[in-house]
Amino acid sequence: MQSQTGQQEVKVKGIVFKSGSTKIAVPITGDTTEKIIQEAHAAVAVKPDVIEWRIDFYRDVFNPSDYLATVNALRKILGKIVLLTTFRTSSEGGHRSRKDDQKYFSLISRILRGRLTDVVDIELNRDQYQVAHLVQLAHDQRIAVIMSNHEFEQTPPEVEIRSRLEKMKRAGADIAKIAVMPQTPADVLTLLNATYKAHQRLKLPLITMAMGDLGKVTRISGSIFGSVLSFAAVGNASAPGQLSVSESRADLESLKF
Ligand SMILES: O=C1C[C@@](O)(C(=O)O)C[C@@H](O)[C@@H]1O
Repeated sequence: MQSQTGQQEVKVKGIVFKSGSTKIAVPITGDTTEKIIQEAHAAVAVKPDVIEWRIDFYRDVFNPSDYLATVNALRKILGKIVLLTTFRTSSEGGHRSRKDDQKYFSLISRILRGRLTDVVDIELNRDQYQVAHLVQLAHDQRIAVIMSNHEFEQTPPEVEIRSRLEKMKRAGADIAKIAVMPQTPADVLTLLNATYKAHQRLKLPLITMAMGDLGKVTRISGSIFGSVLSFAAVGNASAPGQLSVSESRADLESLKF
């Protein structure tokens, strides 16, 4: 990572995350090492900027030696592609419940101490003391932090979305991310308005999206409203509304100005 918290751009392994050039991330959601490796090969073939390893799907995530073997194999396949490591809890649309919280914190600490990732996802709505500890640890290790929040049922009001993004900045995020579920086209506009205003005021790279089919436009309009990364699928989507990598790339390019 080549920037301090609170900067307008973040550079990781030569990839610059900044508004105006939305990058593409492909999630990997395999539950076994074999499937993870297969998905990694398929993902690398489409040349994304980032590969997100969704470790909440990985069966042996809490076994240190299995984890190490898998992450080492993965990193060899990824080469220069940025590795984002994400453990998504079930309350935010992931596969592990909060009863694993303590294990989660020691797992992420171990990943950070071992420098086993380039970027880490940390959920905003976790124990604030632990979150602060993980952010500090990540920064000591020069690992960039994406702080995240997900609303799988609804779209909060614009002021609420902006206030959560601000809270992430205060908590030390290098990049602030929010995903919401729109029920109406007006919800999509709410997300885009919040993104644009936060982008103007916060001076921090943002990742935002409205999920589902209704929200697809938000995954390709990042260069207009200020979202720096779009998640796109190769095979299994990790969230509703994700486009394929080729669709995302073509659409992002055609909307660039
Ligand atoms: O936070 C996000 C965004 C996401 O939920 C999406 O809507 O594309 C997909 C997740 O894998 C990722 O961690």
